[in-house]
Amino acid sequence: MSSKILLTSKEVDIILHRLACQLIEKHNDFSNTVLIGIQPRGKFLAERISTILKNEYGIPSVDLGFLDITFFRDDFRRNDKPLEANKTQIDFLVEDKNVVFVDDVLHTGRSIRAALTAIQSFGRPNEIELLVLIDRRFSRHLPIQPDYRGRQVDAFNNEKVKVQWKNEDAPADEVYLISNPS
Ligand SMILES: O=P(O)(O)OC[C@H]1O[C@H](OP(=O)(O)OP(=O)(O)O)[C@H](O)[C@@H]1O
Ligand SMILES: O=c1cc[nH]c(=O)[nH]1
Repeated sequence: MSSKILLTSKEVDIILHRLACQLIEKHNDFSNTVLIGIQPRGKFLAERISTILKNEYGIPSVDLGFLDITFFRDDFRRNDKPLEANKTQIDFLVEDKNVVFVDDVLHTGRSIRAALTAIQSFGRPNEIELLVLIDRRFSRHLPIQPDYRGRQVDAFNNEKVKVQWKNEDAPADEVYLISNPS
């Protein structure tokens, strides 16, 4: 296994601010818009964008939820090991709302396909858009494309893009391209 850095912490920061600005251009004060982070890793990105919207662009409260898609995936029965779901936490209805799905990586599109099914339990949105930090190009299995993308990446099938968010164990946000991940 080998890895190379695709985005540094500074580059991630610049991209997050750009994505926040693009959202504001379309959704203004977010009065009819909700952000839904796709569990598990879209949650961190959705939280970061929502903090930027609040602290740096004065948008006081953005409805923010987290959606688990584990049992909505079309391949969930193919697992050898029992699957563990993450938490869905959506404290509002999405009826007639403009929903923005947020995830760290878009690859085959199957996670987002599952999210489109899972969200139906929370109402009928006016529209659903997709924001991703990394768009893996030419790797889609389904006709799903992002409306907001941080960076487009070309990667081979034996490679994986990993988004590392800053936490107690990781000193900085970074995005890596990993070859032959285990
Ligand atoms: O477009 P897709 O092919 O669905 O891949 C994108 C998903 O993959 C990652 O999740 P996760 O690590 O749970 O999935 P993975 O095992 O496929 O990498 C990532 O956080 C996205 O949710
Ligand atoms: O490269 C990829 C593909 C799917 N999911 C990831 O997190 N990275």
